[in-house]
Amino acid sequence: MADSSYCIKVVCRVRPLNGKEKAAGNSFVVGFPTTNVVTVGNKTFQYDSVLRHDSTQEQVYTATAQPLVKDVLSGYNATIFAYGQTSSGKTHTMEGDLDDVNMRGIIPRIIYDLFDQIYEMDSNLEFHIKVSYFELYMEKVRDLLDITKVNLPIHENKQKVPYVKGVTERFVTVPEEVLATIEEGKSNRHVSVT
Ligand SMILES: Nc1ncnc2c1ncn2[C@@H]1O[C@H](COP(=O)(O)OP(=O)(O)OP(=O)(O)O)[C@@H](O)[C@H]1O
Repeated sequence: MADSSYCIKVVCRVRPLNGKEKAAGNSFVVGFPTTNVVTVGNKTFQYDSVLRHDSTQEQVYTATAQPLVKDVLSGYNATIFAYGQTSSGKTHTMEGDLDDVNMRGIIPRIIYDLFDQIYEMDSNLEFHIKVSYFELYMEKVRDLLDITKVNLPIHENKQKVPYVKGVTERFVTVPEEVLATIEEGKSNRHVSVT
């Protein structure tokens, strides 16, 4: 991040017990002694920050991705990825419910924020926004917007920024076009797990 001394931030989001876990009689065993520490039993884990099980989608966005939108518009690159075991809440966090404003996850919130900030900028500036959507499956890059493109190569440009050669790039002008592109690509995903 541009305004921070760290390039990488690690945030831990804890999800509440789901119905199955409650039905099985499990109890919630995660503790939050400070804003950046979680405990599980006698084990302690420290992060840059911790989002409790009762955090809203908005709070998650504000604490993680929102500052990056400004950085990106200032010319920096940013990557956000979710890591966790199956059913830990990656899709809920990153995507959420696209049709419910309160339940939207990080990706749709970034999209709307990005466009909002661009609309507020100098109208003499011209922006071109392109979207790609691909998955890594069995070590191969598959283009989710053109399923005939499988095993695409990853290269670096002169600035050492990696890119997927030949991947489909869609020009988009409004947030809804990005969401429609996500919906289109999702139906081509090889596996529902991420
Ligand atoms: N913070 C949360 N609050 C409420 N429900 C949640 C939360 N996180 C996840 N869930 C619910 O738990 C279930 C599993 O979450 P999700 O599908 O996001 O997991 P995942 O990590 O993407 O799993 P997979 O790797 O299997 O795709 C979903 O029904 C989701 O709505």
